[in-house]
Amino acid sequence: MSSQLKEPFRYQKIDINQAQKEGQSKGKGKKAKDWKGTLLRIWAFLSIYRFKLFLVITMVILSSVLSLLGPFLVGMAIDDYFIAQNLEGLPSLLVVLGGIYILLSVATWLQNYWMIGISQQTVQEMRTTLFLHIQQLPLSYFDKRQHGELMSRMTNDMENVSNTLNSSIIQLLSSIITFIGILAVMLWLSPLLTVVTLMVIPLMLFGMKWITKRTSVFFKEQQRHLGDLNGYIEETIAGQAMVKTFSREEPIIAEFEEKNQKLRTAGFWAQTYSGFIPKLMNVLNNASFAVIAGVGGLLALNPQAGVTVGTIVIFAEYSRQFTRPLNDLANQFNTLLSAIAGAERVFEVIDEPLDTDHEGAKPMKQIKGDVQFDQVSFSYDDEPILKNISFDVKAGETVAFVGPTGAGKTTIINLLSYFYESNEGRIIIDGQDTTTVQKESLRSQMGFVLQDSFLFQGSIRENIRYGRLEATDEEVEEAANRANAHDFISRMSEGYDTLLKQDGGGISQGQKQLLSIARAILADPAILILDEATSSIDTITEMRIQEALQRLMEGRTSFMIAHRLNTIEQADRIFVLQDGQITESGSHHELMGIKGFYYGLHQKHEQQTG
Ligand SMILES: Nc1ncnc2c1ncn2[C@@H]1O[C@H](COP(=O)(O)OP(=O)(O)OP(=O)(O)O)[C@@H](O)[C@H]1O
Repeated sequence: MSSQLKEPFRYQKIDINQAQKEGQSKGKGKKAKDWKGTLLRIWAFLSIYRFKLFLVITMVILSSVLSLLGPFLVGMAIDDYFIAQNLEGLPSLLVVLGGIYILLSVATWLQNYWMIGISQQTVQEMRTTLFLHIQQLPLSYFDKRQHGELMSRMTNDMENVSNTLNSSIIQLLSSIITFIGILAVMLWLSPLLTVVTLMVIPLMLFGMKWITKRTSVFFKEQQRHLGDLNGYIEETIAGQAMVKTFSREEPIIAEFEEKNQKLRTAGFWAQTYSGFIPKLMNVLNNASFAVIAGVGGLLALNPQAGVTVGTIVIFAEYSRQFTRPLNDLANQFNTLLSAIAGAERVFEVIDEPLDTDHEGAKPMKQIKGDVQFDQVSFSYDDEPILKNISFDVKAGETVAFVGPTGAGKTTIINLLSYFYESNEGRIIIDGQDTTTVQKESLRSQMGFVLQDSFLFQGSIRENIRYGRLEATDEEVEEAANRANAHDFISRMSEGYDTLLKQDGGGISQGQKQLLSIARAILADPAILILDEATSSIDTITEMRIQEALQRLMEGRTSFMIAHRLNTIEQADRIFVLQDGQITESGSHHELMGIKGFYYGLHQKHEQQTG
């Protein structure tokens, strides 16, 4: 059976629909087609903290004004005290200057402190929206994606957004304010020298545009290759046993190296191009400095030009401060581009349609367990998988599906569990078309014992209780007892408190099955879905499992995908599925009588077991 079938996360207590709606109103609506759209969507998250942002902006304005005042006072000191050779009043000016720099430090510290708080909360909010969205995505979404790639969006991409929010917003604001402030003071002091200083700007903008056009392409490539590589690493680590069994280490390493190489190349060009920006700024900065000194010096020789030595010092300092905002912006561009690329990938997931219920769907009432498939057809992509499937199962019946691999057995179960929706026909439970009920309310009344039943990191007790969270310790132990799991649990050093590693590491395949049976017994579902394990389990454990399953199935409608004929024989009805169609149905004896596919299967089994 394919691994698409996963147990529903019925322990989820968060009101996902509500949280999701809130998240969407912040993150949705404006498709992240371009960087402006992406920034607007980030703003939708940020805007919750308007008051704190207002405080940050106030501090940024204050610190920008203070940093403008500093050079101005120094220029004044040169003209009024040093050149005029009159040092009276200089000490008080120095005290004022000292005060300005202390205040500047405090304002800068405060703006950073508040901004980091805002950005961390924003990123937390975005991460939650993304996680809740992922929880609500249909299984078909995960079929097409590597888990590691998705993880990379949750971690690396979010980290990029976080880094940028931490520093870039302040830089951006302070750059704009400083730029405007300096321009005003410079124009006031000497319009001519201001024009000279401004001459570098067109060169700067042209250079930056040329570079960033290239950098943004490589940053996007870098993020994409990083996600791809993470996905590959996750897959190969998860499949290590398989890799070793088939000695696939060499091709795996070769493919890894290819992906790693692609990441390196994209990273190299992204960094190389973006590294040009500060260098370009430096050159232009120095050029501007030299021009101001030269032109300013010439103007200072002419007393009518109104340019003093102090003015030249102020201009020289301002020209540095003036190109600094642009320089900072340029430096921030790396992180900004990488954050936009990251945010785009996050919003891409948030834009994926949810596994939502149909309009007007109602909660499913307590299920009795009648199940009817009425001319159901289904295809995953374009290829038809199930063709016109019809059957009627009464509450309490046990049915088994048999058939060659790829015939569509798992797909039937996937449709019944409402993990996928049929393209044609209806699935009716207790007389109710399942498309008219809420998926969660239906799944919560179904129990699953799967080959790859998921056990999470935690104690055995917690893992069994996952079936019904409010169950008492006694009920958990009673369920384990009925599932024939109590004995092996009691033999473990910590008993029910023994901690399991991720996905049941540390216990055997058979023990894993017993635990998932105990969990299903505790959940007490009306409809049961069983996917018998194919892996070989010793005879004693197998007997225990069979016995536990019989107990579990009592009084419930059970659907089995069975691989062992002796399990199938006990079913009330057997459906033979071939190429997406039911070709035979009936009890074991009836099917043996018609001497078709099932009979052949049985004969083959008899021959093998002698
Ligand atoms: N998520 C999917 N996307 C696309 N095709 C799929 C998907 N899952 C299964 N299929 C295809 O649908 C067909 C039926 O698969 P299904 O898993 O239902 O078969 P099965 O009878 O359960 O097989 P097995 O006994 O090997 O588990 C197969 O051809 C399979 O390749």
